[in-house]
Amino acid sequence: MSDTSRSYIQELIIEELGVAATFDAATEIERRVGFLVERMRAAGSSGLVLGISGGVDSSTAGRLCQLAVERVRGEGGDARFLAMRLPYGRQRDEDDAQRALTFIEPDDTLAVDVQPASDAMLESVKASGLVFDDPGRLDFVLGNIKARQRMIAQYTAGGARNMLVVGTDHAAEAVMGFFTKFGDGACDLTPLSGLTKRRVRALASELGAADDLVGKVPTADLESQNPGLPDEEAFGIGYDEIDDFLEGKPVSEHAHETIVAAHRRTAHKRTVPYEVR
Ligand SMILES: Nc1ncnc2c1ncn2[C@@H]1O[C@H](COP(=O)(O)OP(=O)(O)OC[C@H]2O[C@@H]([n+]3cccc(C(=O)O)c3)[C@H](O)[C@@H]2O)[C@@H](O)[C@H]1O
Ligand SMILES: Nc1ncnc2c1ncn2[C@@H]1O[C@H](COP(=O)(O)OP(=O)(O)OP(=O)(O)O)[C@@H](O)[C@H]1O
Ligand SMILES: [Mg+2]
Repeated sequence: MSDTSRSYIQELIIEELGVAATFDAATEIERRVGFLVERMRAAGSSGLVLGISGGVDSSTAGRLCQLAVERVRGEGGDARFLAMRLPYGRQRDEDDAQRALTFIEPDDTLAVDVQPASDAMLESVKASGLVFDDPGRLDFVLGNIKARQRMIAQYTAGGARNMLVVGTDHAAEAVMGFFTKFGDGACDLTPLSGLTKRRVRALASELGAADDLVGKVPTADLESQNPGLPDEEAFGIGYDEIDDFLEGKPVSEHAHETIVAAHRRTAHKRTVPYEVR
């Protein structure tokens, strides 16, 4: 592929995902808190709900949510933020999740273990006669069940309290399609959309998160057989290269091909569901 075609594809993706040419962390915090306030008002909702894993994405989005509900209350309204711990059994890095909660200072916290429901669904499907020949495949599918059970838990709490469900999708995950369709990809509002991973970290830092939280190694942590598998190992390239690509900078041919292939392969997740025309 020629250099011109490569940059053209890069520009199309940057535009599709809404990555801005310039970035200022304080301005983005203000804009995104304002967005959450506006969406709560428009929906007539009583607040926001979000799962907090201990990773930098949910720490950042969680703090934005807390600031947004405090702004609504400061202006005479009534809104609360519900942070949900949603471990699958005992979480390996529970300490980080607790530190994230200390940073966010949410109004309310609930902890729901998603393991019983996740395991029960897998067992029921297996009992129907579905056979998994490959244990690796079974573990991967169970990982996506965990993400979907987290979605159900958040919508259950949101439904009970008239709250909107917040998602943590941003441009670096969106371009790679690195989320579970109708799992963590299912939500009402995405206050981090359009951000690269380093810009999410810049927001976290500007919001006052500790360095270890800001710099925490990203992991979906869904596979029991590969606990804490870094996203970058799953991608085969680094977030720095993905971020450079999304910020319009030159990247290696390997990185370019990997990103464009992932973007194409996962197009169905960013436009769901496909409709007959
Ligand atoms: N071309 C197409 N047109 C329409 N639909 C298509 C399709 N190809 C697959 N599909 C459907 O999509 C399904 C596959 O999508 P999906 O179920 O999402 O599954 P899949 O993309 O295979 O797996 C999810 C990936 O996202 C990662 N993840 C998940 C959650 C959180 C995070 C994180 O960063 O924290 C990362 C996870 O580690 C895994 O690598 C297929 O089973 C099929 O139903
Ligand atoms: N154990 C968990 N408890 C609560 N929520 C979770 C858990 N695991 C995942 N989630 C939810 O799913 C979202 C997607 O996970 P993802 O790993 O992309 O984000 P993160 O863990 O916040 O940050 P990072 O991508 O840097 O690991 C999280 O932001 C969070 O809202
Ligand atoms: Mg994570």
